[in-house]
Amino acid sequence: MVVLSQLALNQFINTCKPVNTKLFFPTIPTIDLTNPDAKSLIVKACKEFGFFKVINHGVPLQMISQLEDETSKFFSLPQFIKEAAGIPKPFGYGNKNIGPNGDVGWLEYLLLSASPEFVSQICHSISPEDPDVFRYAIMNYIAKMKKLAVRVLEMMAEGLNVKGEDKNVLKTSPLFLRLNHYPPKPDAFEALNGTNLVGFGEHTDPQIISVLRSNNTAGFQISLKNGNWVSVPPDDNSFFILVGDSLQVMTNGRFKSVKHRVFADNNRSRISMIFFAGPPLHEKIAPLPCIMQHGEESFYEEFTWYEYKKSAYKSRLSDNRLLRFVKRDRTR
Ligand SMILES: C=C1C[C@]23C[C@@]1(O)CC[C@H]2[C@@]12CC[C@H](O)[C@@](C)(C(=O)O1)[C@H]2[C@@H]3C(=O)O
Ligand SMILES: O=C(O)CCC(=O)C(=O)O
Ligand SMILES: [Fe+2]
Repeated sequence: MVVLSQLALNQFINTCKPVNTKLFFPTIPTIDLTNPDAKSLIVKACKEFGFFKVINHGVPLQMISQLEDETSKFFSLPQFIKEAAGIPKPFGYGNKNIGPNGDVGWLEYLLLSASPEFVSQICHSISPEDPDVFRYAIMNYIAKMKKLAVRVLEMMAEGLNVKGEDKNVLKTSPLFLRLNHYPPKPDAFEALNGTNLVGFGEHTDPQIISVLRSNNTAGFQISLKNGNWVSVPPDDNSFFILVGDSLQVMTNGRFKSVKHRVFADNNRSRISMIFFAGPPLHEKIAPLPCIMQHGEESFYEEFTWYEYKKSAYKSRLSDNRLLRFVKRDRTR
């Protein structure tokens, strides 16, 4: 990562708020995917937190650590090689700048579209002589994440009594993978007792669901319904599922998209790998008809993912991106 000027450090200091990082999240819903009650437990967790952890997920740990190793190798390459991936518009290598509207964080990242052509092209740009190791690790991981996302969505659908084709939401979906590296807090921050360094500022994910996995470094937090922030203990053998804004709309607000953020750790680097599954570009994002009760009205204006994304890319990270689509006189 590039060394920061005093000016850039001050910019980060301004974004930092002291918070009680000792607050752990003791009751994190943990869903064993092989448990016969998993479907209803998932629905409960999505209503309460928009967030849960999955175990017995069937993704080989060796495949996960292979991508983590390749990701660490990528982030330890010289800056000019990482930059060969191109600036994130939206896909590519980014360093501290998040999105197009001035958000910053103490991280660097590689944001990838899941298409094999795109991954191949970016791996060739980074490593023209030997693109295949990273490419295989990425493509294998994406294939597993897609399966896991579909499985979890099907369980959600069954838990909500959704029948038939409504379940098949990812068939033509845009899929992304984001690899994040949060270096430890720099020494300059040690002097500022109790000050957190924002790695990734608070936000909700716009997509249907996100599947997050990180190494064993703390820093990830979610916001509860009452607005309190709680730290989520890391677990490198499990995945965390996050409800995105689109799923909130598809369930007419029954599920809540979860606000989350990341703080840099004092001593250790955090590597996270997060897979996003969004709705098809030109599909209407609206409550699934079969979950609506008799006479129930949508809380949202109808819009397509294309329209939502267009407006999302004009927003700041912490903005409530659904607000402009909420019907006037509705509050969910
Ligand atoms: C500030 C921004 C970054 C973001 C696009 C946006 O304009 C608003 C949403 C942001 C977010 C959050 C979740 C994902 O990390 C992400 C890839 C996404 O789909 O929406 C990022 C976007 C980004 O980093 O480009
Ligand atoms: O790195 C993490 O743990 C979370 C990252 C995240 O929220 C994102 O990439 O949207
Ligand atoms: Fe996120």
